[in-house]
Parts: sequence; structure tokens; C-alpha cells
Amino acid sequence: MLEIKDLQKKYTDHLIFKNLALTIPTGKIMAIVGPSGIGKTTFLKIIAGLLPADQGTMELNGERLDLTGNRKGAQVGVIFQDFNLFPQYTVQENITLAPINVLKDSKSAANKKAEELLKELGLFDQASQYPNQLSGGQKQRVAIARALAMQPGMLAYDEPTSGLDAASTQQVVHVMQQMKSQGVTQLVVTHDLPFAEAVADLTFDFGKEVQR
Ligand SMILES: Nc1ncnc2c1ncn2[C@@H]1O[C@H](COP(=O)(O)OP(=O)(O)OP(=O)(O)O)[C@@H](O)[C@H]1O
Repeated sequence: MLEIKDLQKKYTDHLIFKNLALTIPTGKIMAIVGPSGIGKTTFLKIIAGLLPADQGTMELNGERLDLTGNRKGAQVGVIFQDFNLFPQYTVQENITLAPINVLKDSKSAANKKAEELLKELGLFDQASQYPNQLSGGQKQRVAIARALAMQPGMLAYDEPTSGLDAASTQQVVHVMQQMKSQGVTQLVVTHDLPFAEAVADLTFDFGKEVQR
């Protein structure tokens, strides 16, 4: 379960949100929607630990985290809009790099875990390919596998369907449902309302629920 309380963020004197609270039960998918510029990406960066908040707490699967300082660890696995895959590394290396360097997993343990994830996500045949040899949907799945390799407490996606065609969007829905069936809590920032409706159990509309 993810529980956020009393979150506040300002950029200099521009208040983006205050008193923001939300809860995602374990294994549920929440869509974060709202107009451009309202603070959705800012919110995602804060819960991912990439940007400090001015105020606020987060509890993830029973672990309480301060959102105002710099955090260590990878409690939230983030799948960025442009995937941020390392172009010079193969699919397999993209997935094993952080477990080896950050979690200090052995090479063989990291490779074993990567192979399991690749099988699960239907990417086993692409293990030795490079990102530029993959379709948009495949890159997306590599980004998910890479996030999962860090054993995060939840997954968060930033606009995962932007630039994808209908078939690839359907694959994203499928993969998110697959993660859901494994009990993974997920949050997705999106402009794509039909996608949000298809995939989400809960919707949080920044346009309506955010105080400024
Ligand atoms: N580093 C920054 N410094 C100052 N202002 C910022 C910074 N980053 C974002 N902002 C401002 O904060 C507001 C929220 O931005 P944010 O990117 O979180 O919105 P968003 O809802 O994700 O928008 P979009 O849907 O267009 O991606 C915007 O007005 C933006 O200009």
C-alpha cells in the first residue's frame, strides 16, 4: 500500500500543491490525470525520490519515508516516458547494471534474475539486442524489467502510452495487468483518458483534488 500525507511543493514562490493526500491499496493501479502544467510530473518525481518536497510523508508497504530530503534506495521503480534505456548496452545489460552496481548482486545472480524477468515480459529473444533495435512497446517492457530488477515496493509510469500506437498501448495495458495479478501496486501519470479508464482501478484528478 502507498499512503501519501500532507504533501506540499513550491518552486520558489509558485505553489504547485499543498495538503495533498492519496492512498493506493496494495495491488491496485491508480491513474493520475489533470491538465498540463498542474504538477503531475512534479508529484511523480517526489515519490520516486528524484525531487525533495517541502513537506509530506509517504508510507510504502509499511515503511515510512520522509519526502523532504534526499532518499537512498529504489523503493519506487520508475518507467520514464522516453524509457531512458542505455543505448550502448544490450537489453540484458540494461537490466543487470543497477542490481550489480547498486544492490551489489553478483553477475550470475543478476543475470539469472534478468533472464526470469525477460521471460516473464516476453523479451527473452531480445536479450542481446540493443535498444535501437526494439519497438516502442518492447522498450517499454525492458524499462519495466529494469525497474523490477531493483525489487521496488511499487511501480510508477510517466505517460507510458505517449507515442505508442493502439496495439502497443494494448500491450502496456496487458503488462500492467500482469504486474497487478502479481500484487504490484502501480501509479500511472497519463493524459490518455481511454487508457486510464482501461487500466486503472482508481483515478486521482489533479485538476479537481489539488489545493493551491
Ligand atoms: N524545476 C522547475 N522550476 C520551476 N518551475 C517548475 C519546475 N518544474 C516544473 N515547474 C512548473 O511547475 C508546474 C508543474 O509542472 P509539472 O511538469 O509537474 O506539470 P505536469 O502536470 O506534469 O504537466 P504536463 O502534463 O504538461 O507534463 C508548471 O507550471 C511548471 O512550469
